[in-house]
Amino acid sequence: MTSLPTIAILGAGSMGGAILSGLLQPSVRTDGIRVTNRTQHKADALRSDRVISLALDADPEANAIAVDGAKIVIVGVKPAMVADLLRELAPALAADAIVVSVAAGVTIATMEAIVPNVVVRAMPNTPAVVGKGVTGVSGGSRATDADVQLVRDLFETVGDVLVIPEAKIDALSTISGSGPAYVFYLIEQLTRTARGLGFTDDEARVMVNGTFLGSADLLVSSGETPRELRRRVTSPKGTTERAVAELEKAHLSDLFDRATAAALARAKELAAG
Ligand SMILES: NC(=O)C1=CN([C@@H]2O[C@H](COP(=O)(O)OP(=O)(O)OC[C@H]3O[C@@H](n4cnc5c(N)ncnc54)[C@H](O)[C@@H]3O)[C@@H](O)[C@H]2O)C=CC1
Ligand SMILES: O=C(O)[C@@H]1CCC=N1
Repeated sequence: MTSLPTIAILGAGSMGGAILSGLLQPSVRTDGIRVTNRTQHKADALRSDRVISLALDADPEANAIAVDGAKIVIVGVKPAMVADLLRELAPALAADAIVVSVAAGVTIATMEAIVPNVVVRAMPNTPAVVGKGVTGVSGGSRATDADVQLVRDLFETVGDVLVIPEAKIDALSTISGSGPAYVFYLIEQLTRTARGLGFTDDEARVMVNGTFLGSADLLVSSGETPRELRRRVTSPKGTTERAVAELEKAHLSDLFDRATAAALARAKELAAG
């Protein structure tokens, strides 16, 4: 049983909502959960007997109400909005509240310059919705080991956590933060190819989704390296060998280097504001 203090999630969209789903598991006890959104419609969908859910369009003070007495304040809005939101909220934050930002790019120094609180950066990913997320966590200059541990406990409700220096968090984001998009993109492409080979949507889904899920399970349960597992599929002089040769000709590994470099450059732009 994980026991957590009162938590406010400001901006419970894709990511904030995923974190909320972890907090709502029966194995997690909290002293209270408050969430905010821009619109009443979204706020209504998240409200329950365990969740106080407030909308800015119904109450412009929604964020200030949500953080009142909260020990952990998760900032889940878009990066460009983080500084303004923190400026607005600084007077309402409890002195012992830990501000946890999941925003891409926005640095701890930027946030520490706005609020006097402990600040922690976290970079989760969307498989958190099914409890299989990966989250990078970096403590700011005011964070104690106990503060970082508390944030770690929180994100462990939705998967694995890596505590890393802030200097590496944008890089982590290019792998695990954005990573689900790369995987889904590959799934989309292989599905399109299957359709082109004459399979129905349903058949393509069974083949492609089943192959990704089965391969991921095999990787985890066998404890083998992906290279070895790939070798076992690739019969010498067989069909896979020819297919992989085509992928190598397209320099797939260089493509990933370029894609992650582009994501890293964008994180620096977001940091600059
Ligand atoms: N989507 C992802 O996979 C990941 C996103 N992030 C970060 O999470 C943050 C949010 O991204 P998403 O969840 O994808 O966006 P989103 O658009 O799904 O969610 C943003 C939410 O903020 C709400 N909002 C807007 N202004 C607000 C305000 N002033 N006060 C309270 N709520 C407000 C919106 O109603 C919306 O529900 C970003 O900073 C992003 O960098 C981090 C890791 C992964
Ligand atoms: O695309 C983004 O900016 C966010 C950060 C990592 C995943 N989604």
